[in-house]
Amino acid sequence: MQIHNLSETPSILNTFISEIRDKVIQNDSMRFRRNIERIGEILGYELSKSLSFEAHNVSTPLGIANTTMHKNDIVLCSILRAGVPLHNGLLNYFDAAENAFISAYRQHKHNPESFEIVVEYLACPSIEGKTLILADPMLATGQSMVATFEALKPFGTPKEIHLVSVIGAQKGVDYVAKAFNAETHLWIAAIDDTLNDKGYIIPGLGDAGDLAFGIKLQQ
Ligand SMILES: O=P(O)(O)OC[C@H]1O[C@H](OP(=O)(O)OP(=O)(O)O)[C@H](O)[C@@H]1O
Ligand SMILES: O=c1cc[nH]c(=O)[nH]1
Ligand SMILES: [Mg+2]
Repeated sequence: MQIHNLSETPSILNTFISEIRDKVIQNDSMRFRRNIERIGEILGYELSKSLSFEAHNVSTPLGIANTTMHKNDIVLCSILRAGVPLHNGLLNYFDAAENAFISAYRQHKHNPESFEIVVEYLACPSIEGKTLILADPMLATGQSMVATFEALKPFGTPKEIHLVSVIGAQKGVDYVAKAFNAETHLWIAAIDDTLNDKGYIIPGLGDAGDLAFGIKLQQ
C-alpha cells in the first residue's frame, strides 16, 4: 500500500486538522463538519494527481485550449456516520462520481474494550473495473475499512483502490496495509502514534461521528 501522509508538508491543512482536534473548537459541530469536508477536498485534490489523464481539447470563444482530463470511473464509498462530511468534500471535486454508502459501526460486547464491526446498510453500484475511493475520517484499528471492503466484494473488482482518511493510528495503517494490495493508495491527513484500550486514536480528536452529528444511544 502506498501511503500519502499529507502532514509531511506543512500547509493550510494544519489549520483545519488543529481545529477538528481542538477540544473547544470541535464542539461547534457545523465547523467540525465543514472542516472534515474541506479536508476531504484537499485529500481529493492530492488523490486526483494519481488518476489517469488523457488529451482533451476545449473550445473557447476565441480558440482551442489543449489540456488533459482524468478518465477514471470513480465510485465514492463512505462509511456512515462520520464518513458523510468527508464524502461531501470528495464529491465537491469528483462531480461525476457514482456513490456508495455503508453502515459499519462498532458494536460493543460486554466491555468497551471489545467490539465487533457490524455492517448492515449497503447501497452500492457495480465497482467492476472502476476506481474505488473508500472514505472514513478515522482509521483506528482499521477493522471498519477492511470489513467494508469485504462487504463490497460482491459488487465487483475495482481497477484501483484509494483509501481516504483524516486521522489514523499507526496500528490501523499497518492493519489495512496487510489487507490491501501494493497498488492501493492511502491518502491521509495525519497519523497518530497510539490507540487507547477502547480503540480510540490518541491524541486523535474523540468520536468523529458524535462530533459531526451528536451522541448516539449505544445499541
Ligand atoms: O478503524 P476502526 O477501529 O474500525 O474505527 C474507525 C471507525 O470507528 C468510528 O465509527 P463509529 O462506530 O464510532 O460510528 P460513527 O461514525 O457513527 O460514530 C469511526 O467513525 C470509524 O468509522
Ligand atoms: O479515535 C477514534 C477512533 C474511532 N472512531 C472515532 O470516531 N474516533
Ligand atoms: Mg463514533
